[in-house]
Amino acid sequence: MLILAIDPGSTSTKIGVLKEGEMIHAGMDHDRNLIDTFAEIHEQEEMRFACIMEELEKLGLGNSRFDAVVGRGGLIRPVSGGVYKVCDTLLSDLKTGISGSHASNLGGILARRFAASSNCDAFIVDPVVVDELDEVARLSGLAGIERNSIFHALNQKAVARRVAEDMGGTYHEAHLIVAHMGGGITVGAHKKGRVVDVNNGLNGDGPYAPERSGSLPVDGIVKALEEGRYTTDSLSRTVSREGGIFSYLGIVDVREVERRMEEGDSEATLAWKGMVYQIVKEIGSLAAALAGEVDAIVLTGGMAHSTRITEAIKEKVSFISRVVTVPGEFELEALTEGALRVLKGEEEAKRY
Ligand SMILES: Nc1ncnc2c1ncn2[C@@H]1O[C@H](COP(=O)(O)OP(=O)(O)OP(=O)(O)O)[C@@H](O)[C@H]1O
Ligand SMILES: CCCC(=O)O
Repeated sequence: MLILAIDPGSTSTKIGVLKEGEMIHAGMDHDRNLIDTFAEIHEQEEMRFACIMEELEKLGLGNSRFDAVVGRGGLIRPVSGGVYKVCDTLLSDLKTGISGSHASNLGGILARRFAASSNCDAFIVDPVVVDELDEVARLSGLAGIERNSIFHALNQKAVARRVAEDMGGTYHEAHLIVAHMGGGITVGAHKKGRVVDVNNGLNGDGPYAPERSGSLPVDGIVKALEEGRYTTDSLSRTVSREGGIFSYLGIVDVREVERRMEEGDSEATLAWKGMVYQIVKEIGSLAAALAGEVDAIVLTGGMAHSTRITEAIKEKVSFISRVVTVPGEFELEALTEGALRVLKGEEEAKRY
């Protein structure tokens, strides 16, 4: 079996090729300034396509015929977790950004394009709109405005499965709190295989992150709009791309933040502490939502490589449960594993 997995991030395109049971990783980072030249995410398709072709050629796989191509799924309509075939409707929803703009919208678009040349199926797995929220978690506090589920579903579920199995159980029995800490931060309550509550990491909900604002006081937003400091468009962009650490320090790389802290930079220290404080509060609130029944708290994503961060979080939340760190992400593995389950007939691809 030869499976291509495509994982477009905000500033990177990662690919994985599953070849005779072995996973090959490749990909590249894109300059933030280059990404900023594209007004819409779907306009990056050609640039990302060329990058993937280049990577495949470097691996000697430029002319390969794949058995399946699978991409990280984006902001389509809310769905339950699983593997979905990229049908025409799904493709069109990714292209128009029916639920908004996110780099992962390109995953299914590019998967379909590569699948066409191999004459095989294209899939997405656990897209960012996986919605398994409990009814009560949907209430925002204002009729007509609902909380919604937009999070790192692919990595959160992949890591949660691994941790549950490592603890000798299954994902469908476990109660876990998973904090994915990357460019965005989402913290989910996984209750017996369902993510019953999670912050919408993209649109102003939850802890602030390297480039996202997280929850904001409503009166501050109203005032900023009234004073013309933002338009609705520029506010949406700021909240999702230029909020959080970036808004305080003008950088998004947490390694650089920590380097500045070591030099005694008090602004960097405060911005870092504020982020950790908000992550800890989010974990605590989900522990209460799970009535304290938490088998483990899992810290994952790029920032989980920082022991300074993971230790600071552990110090505050260890009273709730054991803390397991799984640095980085397993999105490419989760994508190929999903496609493989379908190809082997172990799981049926869902219809969108
Ligand atoms: N060793 C490290 N120490 C501290 N921070 C790190 C380390 N390695 C990566 N990071 C930080 O992790 C963040 C990126 O994480 P990740 O790679 O998960 O993000 P992404 O894939 O771009 O976005 P997302 O995970 O939100 O989809 C950056 O802020 C980066 O500085
Ligand atoms: C995956 C949705 C949240 C984010 O990108 O931060």
